[in-house]
Amino acid sequence: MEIEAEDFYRQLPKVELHAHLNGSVSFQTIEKLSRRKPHLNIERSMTAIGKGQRRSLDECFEVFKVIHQLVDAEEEILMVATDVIKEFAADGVKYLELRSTPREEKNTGLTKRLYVETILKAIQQCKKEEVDIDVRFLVAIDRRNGAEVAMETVKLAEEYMLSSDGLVVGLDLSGDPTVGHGKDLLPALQKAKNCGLKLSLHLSEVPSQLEETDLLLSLPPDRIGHGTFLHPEVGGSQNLVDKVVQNNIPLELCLTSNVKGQTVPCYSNHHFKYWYQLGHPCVICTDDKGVFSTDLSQEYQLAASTFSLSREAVWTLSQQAIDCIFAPDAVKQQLRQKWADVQSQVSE
Ligand SMILES: CC(C)=CCNc1ncnc2c1ncn2[C@@H]1O[C@H](COP(=O)(O)O)[C@@H](O)[C@H]1O
Repeated sequence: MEIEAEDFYRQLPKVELHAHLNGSVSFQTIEKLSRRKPHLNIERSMTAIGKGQRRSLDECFEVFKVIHQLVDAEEEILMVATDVIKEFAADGVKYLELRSTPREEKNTGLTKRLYVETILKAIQQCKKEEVDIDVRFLVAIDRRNGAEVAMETVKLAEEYMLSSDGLVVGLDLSGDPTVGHGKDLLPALQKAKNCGLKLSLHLSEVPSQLEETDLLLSLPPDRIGHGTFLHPEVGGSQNLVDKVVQNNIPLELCLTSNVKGQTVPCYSNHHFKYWYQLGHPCVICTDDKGVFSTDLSQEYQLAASTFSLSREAVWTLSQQAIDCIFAPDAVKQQLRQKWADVQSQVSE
């Protein structure tokens, strides 16, 4: 007998490669944080976008400002990172690459180093508690902060890549895509690549970034976040598509995020369809599971129902995501074994 859809997607072993820590905070954790800071008068609509709701990109970025007010001390970062890791594990995620922008908060004594170390501590604590998930960390550059901060962030990421026993694996470029230009960040990104950090770059998340995308693709990055406006049908170009395909750069695709943030008009128009039909590596991700009120099981289910994917195709999709992780090949082998074990249990 075929298992119920919800159980199938929950039990499906999954890889999450695009999760911003402060966008992934669940409602339950927001409630805990709000109780610590009642003066902020946090209401649900200030930190999450509910079912059927949509917001402009600007409004979405305002949400992060509210969450950052709630999460601005060491204890809070530890709580948020631990909760987020356990929630992903409960959702059947077996390998997670979390990303977050190191922040300094004078009022609470938070430094960028302490910020990174606290996230690494949360990862180690979960490991000690034998939470069934392998977690790695990408240090994020917020493009709003410009070239100098980007270079400092790369140095910090390099330092922790060398000292974190393999937990820090790469760098993320994110932040409001309408602010700043990637050309200013190119030296920092080039340096990151030269020192062995893997690069996941938000590219073409909004239209009008053709020139920037073309420039940053020359690095080339190891993965692309969103890539919503790369292909010619939506104002991109065949030249950009060719570069992505020739370099075999996987795309991290976040359906709910793009629809709720209104960069994609509806699920059936999502660019997953274009890239999946090309046979190009696509990884289904959540982006900000707290802000967009979703989880990875729901995202897989949504992709399957929108694009009529069979369960076998869904299984293949989740398995192929293993090829796109930034951790070393030995980890990929362990994950492939894990997938095989689950598959044999399911078919027994
Ligand atoms: C607004 C919207 C539609 C969001 C989805 N797309 C995104 N695009 C670019 N950067 C993002 C996105 N979601 C989260 N981020 C980045 O992640 C940060 C929050 O997580 P963190 O503080 O780095 O731990 C945000 O401030 C922003 O810099």
